[in-house]
Amino acid sequence: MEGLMMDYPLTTNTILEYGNSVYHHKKIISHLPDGTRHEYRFGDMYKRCKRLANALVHKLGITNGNMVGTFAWNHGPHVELYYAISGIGAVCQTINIRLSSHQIEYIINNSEDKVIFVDATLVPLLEKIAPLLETVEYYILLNAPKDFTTTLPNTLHYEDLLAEQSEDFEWPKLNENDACGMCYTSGTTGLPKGVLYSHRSTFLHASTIISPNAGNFSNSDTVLLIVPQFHVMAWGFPYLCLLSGSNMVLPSSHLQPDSIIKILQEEKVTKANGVPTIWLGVYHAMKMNPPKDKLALEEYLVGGSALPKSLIEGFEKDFGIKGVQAWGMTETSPLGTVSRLQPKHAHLSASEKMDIRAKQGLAFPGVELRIVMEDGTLAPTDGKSMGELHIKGAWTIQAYFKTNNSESFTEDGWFKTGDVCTLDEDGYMEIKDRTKDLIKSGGEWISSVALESALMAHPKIKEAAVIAIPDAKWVEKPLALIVLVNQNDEISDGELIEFLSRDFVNYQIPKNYVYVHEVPKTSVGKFDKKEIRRLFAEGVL
Ligand SMILES: Nc1ncnc2c1ncn2[C@@H]1O[C@H](COP(=O)(O)OP(=O)(O)OP(=O)(O)O)[C@@H](O)[C@H]1O
Repeated sequence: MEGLMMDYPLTTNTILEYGNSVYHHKKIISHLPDGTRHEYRFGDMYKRCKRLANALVHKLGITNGNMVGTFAWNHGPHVELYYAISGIGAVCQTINIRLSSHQIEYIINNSEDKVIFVDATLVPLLEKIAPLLETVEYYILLNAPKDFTTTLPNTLHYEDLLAEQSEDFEWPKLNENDACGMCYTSGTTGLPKGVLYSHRSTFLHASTIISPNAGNFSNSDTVLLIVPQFHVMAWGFPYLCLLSGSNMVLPSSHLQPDSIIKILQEEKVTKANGVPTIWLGVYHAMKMNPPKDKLALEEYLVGGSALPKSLIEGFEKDFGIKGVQAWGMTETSPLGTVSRLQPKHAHLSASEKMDIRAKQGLAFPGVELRIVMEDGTLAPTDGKSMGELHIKGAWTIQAYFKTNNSESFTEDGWFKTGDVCTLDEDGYMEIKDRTKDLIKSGGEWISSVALESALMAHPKIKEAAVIAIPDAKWVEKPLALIVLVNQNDEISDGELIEFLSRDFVNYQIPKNYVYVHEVPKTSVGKFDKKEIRRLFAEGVL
């Protein structure tokens, strides 16, 4: 029709160009694997992206649609890879460094990576499987000393590659619906499955999350990306920081609570992301050893598993820092919902407000949710009726890469999440469990998520993970794994049963407790229920 808006493709190049033209002075700070700190500006990063684009095309022979893998920590060069690879029309495929060798080999062969950019400290993991990698032509070493030696074939140093290229590069015109990135699911339920992100979905996801109703990012913020860049593109943060003009802080390698607190202090971080286990660790470390000066941290955005209500309360009361819960999946780019209060909630009591914030929250604009009950009908929006969460939206998967998983999609185009949830009349979604983690005892469902949150509200408990175990009479019953804040504390099963009886009826309360030093975690730091079930089945627990 005549007189319509311009056809302006929403690509990652438009994000990069915007970040460079408006926010070229903003900082990217990397805490590198060797412990050193590196700081440069969006404008410097932009120029290096152009050099990298030249190298990809002219030196490494990458063309439109090729897959290029990254096997790296969080740092500036990894951000450059996000932009330059997708900028030339190829696909940036981030590989989860914490998966098993077998899974990593599967992912690289399945995606047909032509080149892999690998951090020097991670090279040994690839050396083991390199002879099995069928498509890889080059390995490019990141953060490697000049005299670095490896058995990987066809290696080049990243900095050498950039040094020999010019900063002149014109981005090709791209189709916004083409792929720009790919991540695999964590494979907790089988082999990892590839999820392709388009330029358009990436742009819309990042630009929507910035808004005050969502992630609330602005050009006054300094953002710490705790979520690894190999996990769902660090939740889209490397994109949203350029769009919002937020300084970006990128920590490499295994993060411990004390090192996170140090970075929060030194870099005056105002916003951060991460899974709940990270924030549980940070909270208890801060309680044990309170920072002398108040942190600049205003909000931390949490997703990946349920944010316990007690943690939101504790952080806010003790340190004035706000926890914001979001929900998402690899298949949803990842963010699908976020929980924030609205002015209409102002009259509610503190505890009622906390109940809302502890829900997984409202769908982002551009995302639709529905709950389908066991009988196939839609659940009423009463905040009580449970069913499987279905999702549709501008950054939600339509099909897996090279895999026919028709059982994950409905005929009318919804993605079936496998999460058991409720929706209330205001649109707030609450997760009760993942389908595979629900406990069915005597014909009644028990929510492991609700039990975990309640247990973690006990002042002596740091972490609690609940699984179903077989029971002769009730078919299944809950078992709780408990990590104490202070390992020398005394706590009895009876005390915990009594504590839970305030919120749960008898049949829902676990009678079996196992006290451990650490709950097994997945490659992205969530409680690994599959592993806990295996340990129980083998009699280790
Ligand atoms: N805020 C949240 N509260 C509770 N659960 C959450 C939250 N955010 C995410 N989740 C859970 O995480 C799941 C998505 O996780 P992700 O995409 O990282 O895959 P995974 O579980 O690690 O691996 P796989 O899909 O291979 O099993 C969601 O389906 C949901 O069960």
